[in-house]
Amino acid sequence: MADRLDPAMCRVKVGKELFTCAGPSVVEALQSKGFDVFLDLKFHDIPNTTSKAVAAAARLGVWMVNVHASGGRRMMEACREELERLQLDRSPLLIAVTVLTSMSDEELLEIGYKSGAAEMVRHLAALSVDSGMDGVVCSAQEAAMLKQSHGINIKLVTPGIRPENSDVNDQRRIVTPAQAVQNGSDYLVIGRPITQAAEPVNVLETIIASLN
Ligand SMILES: O=C(O)c1cc(=O)[nH]c(=O)n1[C@@H]1O[C@H](COP(=O)(O)O)[C@@H](O)[C@H]1O
Repeated sequence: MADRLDPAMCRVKVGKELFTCAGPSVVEALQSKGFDVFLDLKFHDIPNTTSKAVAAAARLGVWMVNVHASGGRRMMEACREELERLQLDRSPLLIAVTVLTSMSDEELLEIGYKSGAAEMVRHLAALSVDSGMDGVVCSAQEAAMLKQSHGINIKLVTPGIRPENSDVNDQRRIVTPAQAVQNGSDYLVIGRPITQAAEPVNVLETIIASLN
């Protein structure tokens, strides 16, 4: 896939599946091809463990790294402090996942949340910004609301992107690429609609054209 894509067209994301198979060397290989890498390992642990994992990611030179906002304020603050201690020329964007885009309101109630996705995302995004995060992962359905409250203080990373008529798969809170940008998304995360396509580069080009 990396051989077919051009770093001028997109950044790339390395998630749990690829990282567990291939480890840090795949990150280094992608970077040596000129790609900015989003290391999507969604760290969620006690403050010490999470912040040390974020520091390890930063030392790999990744462009973006994420943790779960539900790890709490102390965990997120520890991650920010650990990054500052490293004093890197280029620190990764530190992003907190609010509510997974695969979760519906009904599923959130089932696991004991007292409100639906929009309210939980609003709450966790405010906590994330206050705890030193550069931005959050959310659905583009919540993007306009968050841009209105936080403006330039929040970067919005939005998975659950589905072009018109494409498979929803396991996602629940989906938005089309053009609508996501219109809602204020800064970075669209698009997996299967591109990776599972017969002609991934064509699909990516069509998506980019739809944004212009
Ligand atoms: O942090 C993420 O990247 C993430 C958060 C989230 O709430 N939802 C979500 O789908 N993701 C990731 O974004 C990607 C979406 O992939 P597709 O559903 O194939 O487009 C997957 O790699 C997920 O792990």
